[in-house]
This record gives sequence, structure tokens and C-alpha cells, in this order.
Amino acid sequence: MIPGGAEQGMMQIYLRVRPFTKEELCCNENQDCVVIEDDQTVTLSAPKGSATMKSSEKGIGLSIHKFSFSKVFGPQTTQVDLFEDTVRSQVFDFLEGKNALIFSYGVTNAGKTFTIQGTPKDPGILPRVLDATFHCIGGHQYKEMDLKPYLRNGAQFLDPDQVKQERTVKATILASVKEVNPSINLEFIPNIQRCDATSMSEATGDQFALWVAFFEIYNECVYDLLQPSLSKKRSSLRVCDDGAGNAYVKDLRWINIQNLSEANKLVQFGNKNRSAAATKMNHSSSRSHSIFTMKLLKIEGQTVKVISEFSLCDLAGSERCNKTKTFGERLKEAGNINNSLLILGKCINALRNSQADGKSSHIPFRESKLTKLFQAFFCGKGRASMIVNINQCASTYDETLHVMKFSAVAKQVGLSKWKLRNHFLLHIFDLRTYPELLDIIDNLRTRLLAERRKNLVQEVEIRKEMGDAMLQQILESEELRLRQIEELKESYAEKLEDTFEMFKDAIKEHAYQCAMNDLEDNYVPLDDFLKNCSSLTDDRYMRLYKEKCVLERMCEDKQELILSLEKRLIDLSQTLEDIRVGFLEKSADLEALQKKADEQVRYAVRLNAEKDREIASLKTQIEKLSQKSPVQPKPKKGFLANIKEAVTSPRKGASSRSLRKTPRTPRS
Ligand SMILES: Nc1ncnc2c1ncn2[C@@H]1O[C@H](COP(=O)(O)OP(=O)(O)OP(=O)(O)O)[C@@H](O)[C@H]1O
Repeated sequence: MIPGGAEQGMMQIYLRVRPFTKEELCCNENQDCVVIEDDQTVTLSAPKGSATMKSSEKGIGLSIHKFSFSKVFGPQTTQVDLFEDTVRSQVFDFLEGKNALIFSYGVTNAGKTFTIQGTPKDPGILPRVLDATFHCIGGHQYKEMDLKPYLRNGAQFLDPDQVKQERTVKATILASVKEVNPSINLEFIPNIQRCDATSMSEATGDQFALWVAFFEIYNECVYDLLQPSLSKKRSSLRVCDDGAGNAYVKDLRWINIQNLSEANKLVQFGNKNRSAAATKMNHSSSRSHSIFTMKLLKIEGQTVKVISEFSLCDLAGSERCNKTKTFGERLKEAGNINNSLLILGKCINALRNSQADGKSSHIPFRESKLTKLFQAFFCGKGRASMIVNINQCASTYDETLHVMKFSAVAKQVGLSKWKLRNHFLLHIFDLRTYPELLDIIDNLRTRLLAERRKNLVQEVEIRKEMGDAMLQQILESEELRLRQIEELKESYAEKLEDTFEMFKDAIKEHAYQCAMNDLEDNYVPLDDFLKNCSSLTDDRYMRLYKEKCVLERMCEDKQELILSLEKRLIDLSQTLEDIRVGFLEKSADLEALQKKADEQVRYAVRLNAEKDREIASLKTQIEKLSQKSPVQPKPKKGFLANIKEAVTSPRKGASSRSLRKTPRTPRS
């Protein structure tokens, strides 16, 4: 019988409490908040200062909570123990052609990834499932790689080109990762031996092909983690329907693996992609759900007989919006995480209720990508289990309590109903009296109603929280949009500048190219160039020499001219000096002559006056004479005419005197 078969069909919910780290112990995180009562029950006591304690002090809510799980694993639990007690049975299912699903749930830093992937020294569930699978199918592996999973539950045959492509893709991914092999000490292997499926294949000659995919769901978008993220923006994949009502991720990359080493490299590749994307988008990788899926194809000849699926889902951290004080993108992110977790919780609850009641109820798996992809599990096609991880830190108590409430919603209803049903059946057979039966039924009904009410209150609380978050989101979306517009503007301006610079560079490059082309066209070998240069130099020299001679001649002429001009100038100066001396001499002569002339004028004036006086006396004498003898009076002439007449006419008396002529000075 398969281990765990007693609860086949029930969803198992396990609790793993991780140990304190040294730092946490130093920081006084250990305040006995988590007490493991037994292997199914845990008590949580609110530490001082926590919101839960404050509420309980105000009379709202309790400070101590008790929770039950399928099994509780304490801090001492090893990875091997956990695998043995939780997943081993699902590996059997998987090898036998059934589907298996494991969720790892909890707040950030609670140990989800440690549980699923572990460390190279202390491998988690995933490498152990892979190793167990390879251990079982070893020697029966289908090597061709030409039968590949298709849509959700199908397989397709690949032609040689497609196979080649598959091999190239795989080789490229594997080559980009350094090998770090986990040291797995598979203590359980002797127990597994060969499971039914593989031992049967020994007889039938069936072979197995294992294909894996690794993807994440972030903000309700699916991203392939095995696709190298070359571009800045990753493209999301669509979740489609295969036509038979099964959801599958379209264009998801599936890689055929042959051993654990290859599988580890793919996990590393996916992890690197995940954290790179998280860094680019400025969020922590624990804000997305990461899903590693294996598909096992059981092949007979070249026909795929059975396909089974094993998925391990590392759920996003369940931090709540009001605690993390998130805004904008973070708020949207938190809203999406909370929403998908809420729907997951509802699906699990609905599944449990329908199983317990034996009635089918509406399961809202289409409301989120996560539940849509795993809807088959919520419809009973395959077994799902959840490992709830918590730390014991006082500082994260409120978050841990929330996780417990969530998983307890999922677990307690089912668990209590399961227990109640067993209890009820026991009593039916052991009943001795009818009233006792009625009491029990009443009691059961009351407890059932109480449980339902509690669930309802919790759902209302979560819905209110989400409503508040949405409201906050709407209020901040405006601001965010404005900021985005600003950023867009800036980025466009930058782009414009870049483009401008690019054009400038291109133009420079073009000019440079043109210059280079010209250089090539006009290329002259060095010898020719030197020859040309020398002939050119000779010609030029001759020309310059001639020019120099002409110029020298011109200079000489000019010099001569200057000399002759200077000589002439000296001559002229001499002549001028002579003239000046002559002029001075003449001036002196002239002055002397002037003086003489002046003297002669003065003399003439004096003479004239004497003459006038003489004329006057003569007139007087004439008058006297005429008075004595009458004579014809002479016609009256002018004074000068009289002088002239007196001068020119021959002297009649002794009194007449001749005028001395002034000798003229010859002019030099
Ligand atoms: N059971 C354990 N035993 C020892 N160490 C553990 C255990 N569980 C978790 N740890 C350690 O605690 C730290 C946090 O664990 P882990 O990274 O798995 O948390 P997480 O819930 O996946 O966080 P996140 O959501 O941020 O990715 C790691 O250093 C891990 O090695």
C-alpha cells in the first residue's frame, strides 16, 4: 500500500517551524511565541509590543491561538525527515502516472525556499524528488528527445530539425551555468527500491522521458525562467485552455533532462533569471510564485502511454499591505499576492468542504492564474500538499499569525470535519441511546456553525483589508501616473538627446568615411609622391629664384632712383639756399633803394613845396607885374601841367633850375 494512502484525496497541510539563526538569538527574537504541543498542534502566544497583543489588551481578539496541521515539523527536522514524511508518497504517485503538487507557503525569511530547493549541502525537496525519480527510471530513460509534452496533458512528436533545436537550446542553457551538485544522501532510497511503475517497465520494456519547466507568476503575469532574458522587458506568457478545459502556459519552454546534474543547472539558471528580473523590476524575488514542473512521459516504442506531472510551487511571501506600508507598484503587487493566496485558500477550502460533505461546490480556481493552472488538483485529479513555513521570531509574530490563520482556515475546517466525521461514525456504531445521538448531532451542528462563522469573519477581514488596499491604490494611482508621465517625459527627452547625439556621430562617421574614401581615391605611392614633390620643388624654386632676381633688380633701380632723387634734392636745397641768399641780398638792396626812394620822395616833396612857394612868389610877382602892365592872362592849367611845362620848357630866367635825374639801380 502506498504510504499516506489513508488520506488520499485529502490535501495535506504540514507545518515546518525553522530554527532561530544566531543573529535572531542575539536580537532577542526568541520570546517563546511558538510552542509545539504535539506532532499536530502548535500554540502561538503574542509577544509584548505585537499588534495582536495590543488588540487583545484592548479586548479585541486573543493573545493565544492554537492551530492543528496534518503534521508539525519542529526546528530539529532534517531535510531528509521532511522529504520522507511529506513528499515521498507523492513521488510514488508521480512515477505511477499520477499528478502531484506541493506548495511552500509562509512569510519572507520563513524557510520556503530552503524547504523546496535547500542548499547544495542540505538539498531540499526538489533535488530529492528529481534524484528519486532518476533513481527509479535509471536504465529506462528514453534518450531520443523526440517526444515532448504538448498543451496540458498531451505529447507531440518532433522532427529531426526540432530535435536538433531542442538539443541546442538545452546545451546553451547548461553551458551558461557552473555546476554545483547537491550532496544528497538519499537515505530513503532503500525504502523506495523500484516502485511498481518502474519495476513493471522492466518487464514491458517501457521507457521514461523527463521534461522540466520553470516559471514564475508575478503580478498575475506568467514569465518563463528558462528563457534567457535578453531584453529589458520580459514578455509574459499566456495561460490558455487546451480545448478540454485544462489550463496550460502557452509557449513555455520544456527541457528534456537526463540526470540530476542537468536538473540542478536548470534550477540555477531559473533562479538567476528570477533574481535578475526582480532586481530590474525593483522587487524581491519572494514577491512572485515560482513553479518548477516535471513531466514524466512513459513511452512504449514511440507511443506515449502515460504522462504525469509533479509541480513544486514556492509561493510569494504573504506579507500584508498594511504591515509593509506599500505604495504604488508595491501595493498592486501586494494586492495581487493577497488575492491569489486568498483564492488559493478558498479553493483548498472548497475542495475540503466538497470532500467532507460529499457534495460538489463551486471552486473559484479561475479567479487567479495560480489556481487556474492547478485546477485539476482542486478537482481531485492528483494530490496536493502544502508545507507551511514559519519562523519563531517575535518581530514577525503578527505576520506569522496571519499565515497560521490562513493555513488553519484551509486545514482546520477539513481536519475538524474529518475528525468529526470519524467521531460521528464511531458514535453511530457505538450508540446506545437516541437522545445521546441527537445531542451529538446538535453539538456537531453548533461547532460546524461556529467554524463557518469564524471562516466568514476571517474572509470579511481579508476582504476589508483588500478593499482598503485597493482604495489606497486608487488614491495613489493619480500621483503615480503623474510621476510616470514625468518619467516618460524625461526619458523621451533623453532619448531625443541620444538620437541627436547618434545622428551627430553618424554624420561625423559619414564625413570620416568620405574622407577615407577620398584618401583611397587620391592615394599616391610614397616614391611617386616624393618624385612629384622634388620636381614640383625644382619648378617652384626656379620660379621663386626668377621672382627674386626681378625683385632684386627692381630694388636696385629703386635704390638708384632714390639716390638720384636725393641728389636732386640736395641740388634743389643748394639752389634754394642760393636763392635765399640772393633774396636776402636783393631785399637789402631793395631796402636801401627804398630808403633812397623815400629820401628822394621827401626831397621831391620838399622840392615841390619849394616850387609851390616859388610858384606862389612868381604868381605874386606876375600879379604885381600885371598890375603894372596889363597882359593877356594865360589860360589856367593844372598844377602838374604847369610843373611839366615849367620843367620841359627852356629856362627863361636864372631862377629856372633843371631837375636832377635819379640814376636807376640796375636789377641784379
Ligand atoms: N529548516 C531550516 N534549517 C536551517 N536553516 C533554515 C531553515 N529554514 C530556513 N533556513 C534559513 O533561513 C533563511 C531564510 O530561508 P529562506 O530563504 O528559505 O526563506 P524564504 O521564506 O524562502 O524567504 P523569501 O520569501 O524571502 O525567499 C535562509 O538563510 C535559510 O538557509
